[in-house]
Amino acid sequence: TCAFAGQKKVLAAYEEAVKCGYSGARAGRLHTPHGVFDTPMFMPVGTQATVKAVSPRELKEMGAQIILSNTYHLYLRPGTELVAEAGGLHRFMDWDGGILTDSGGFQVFSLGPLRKITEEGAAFRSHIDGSTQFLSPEIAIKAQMNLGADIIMAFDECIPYPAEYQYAKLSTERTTRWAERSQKAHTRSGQALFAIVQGGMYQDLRRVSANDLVSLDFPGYGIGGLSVGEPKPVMYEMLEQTVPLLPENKPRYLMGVGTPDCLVEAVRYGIDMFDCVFPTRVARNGTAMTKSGRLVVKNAAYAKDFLPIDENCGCYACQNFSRAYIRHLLKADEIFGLRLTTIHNLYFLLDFTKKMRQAILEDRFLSFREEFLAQYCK
Ligand SMILES: CNc1nc2c(CCNCc3ccccc3)c3nc(N)[nH]c(=O)c3cc2[nH]1
Ligand SMILES: [Zn+2]
Repeated sequence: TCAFAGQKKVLAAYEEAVKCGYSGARAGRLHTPHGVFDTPMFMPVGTQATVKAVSPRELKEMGAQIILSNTYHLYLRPGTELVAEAGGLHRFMDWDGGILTDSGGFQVFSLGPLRKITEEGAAFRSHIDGSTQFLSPEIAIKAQMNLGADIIMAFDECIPYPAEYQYAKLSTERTTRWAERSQKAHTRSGQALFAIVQGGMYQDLRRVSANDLVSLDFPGYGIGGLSVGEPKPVMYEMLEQTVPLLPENKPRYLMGVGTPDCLVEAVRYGIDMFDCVFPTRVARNGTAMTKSGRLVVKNAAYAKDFLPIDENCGCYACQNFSRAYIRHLLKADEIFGLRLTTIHNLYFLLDFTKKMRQAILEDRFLSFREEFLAQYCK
């Protein structure tokens, strides 16, 4: 059905095609041992068992539901057995909401100078002390069971972009075998193991990867190998090929995405969960996210701007402080400046996904998307 049926203004033919594309957007609820959470959802990233510059209390206050942590980093330091002895990641970092850990697949390939990948797993040099390390599906799953996250990810290879068809094919087939090994190694009940769809930027490999992983029957699916430098239209095309093959009644997690425009497009294709280092990373160099795009609050233009970053924003920074004050702190290298921009950016994305959920529930998502993209891409 055309979700724009009953739309008052008559849209031009080409817009008609775009606007009446079937929307796969959905609002769901994700059940975990640490609570039931609303989707679509943005998950703040806390690489080393902390979301940089903000406390668990502030995360709770801004509406964070599930946060991410990283097996690769915690495996190298402080070690996942130590975290297990501390009572697990929730206890260690005092977070009683949901936690999802990535398997380390992506970090091995993107952080440490990669040594080599074999059927067994990936050998690499630690980015901390240069020591030779090794991760396999069995090691990555054991590490994640030690950490005790509510949702853990299968060990995979994130295929670099661009990649030859033959390499993408062999790597995707190996990731599927690694997913099966991850499943066999996963013996902790109450903890959900998600598989990760690969396939590079090749439609047929994406479909094979999705179908193979669906037949292995996982409780949820990550969509990997995207947001790795490919043009956005290519990412959307891979989503269009992949998402419809995944079970409607299971969550879909688009890994490493992203900016609000990507989020609203991905939700339209039926994605439920997102993670991205962007809001916390750009905050640290003084960039704030707004519905009209980025605002570099560190710029001289804001030296005497006594308005908040966004006067319609309900976050702690916008409710209490001006652009001039935050700019002053950033220029003076005051830690509080980083904290305020980080709080704003996380709040912005958390609130944005809440607004998308509301729009879906009120059956007005496509017009929400249209209005947002008109304003944001300006
Ligand atoms: C930015 N673009 C992007 N990110 C990707 C990731 C990592 C997602 N973020 C996880 C994280 C967790 C804690 C701290 C920091 C990051 C992927 N992870 C896996 N396992 N496989 C992927 O294909 C894959 C593809 C990605 N593309
Ligand atoms: Zn704000």
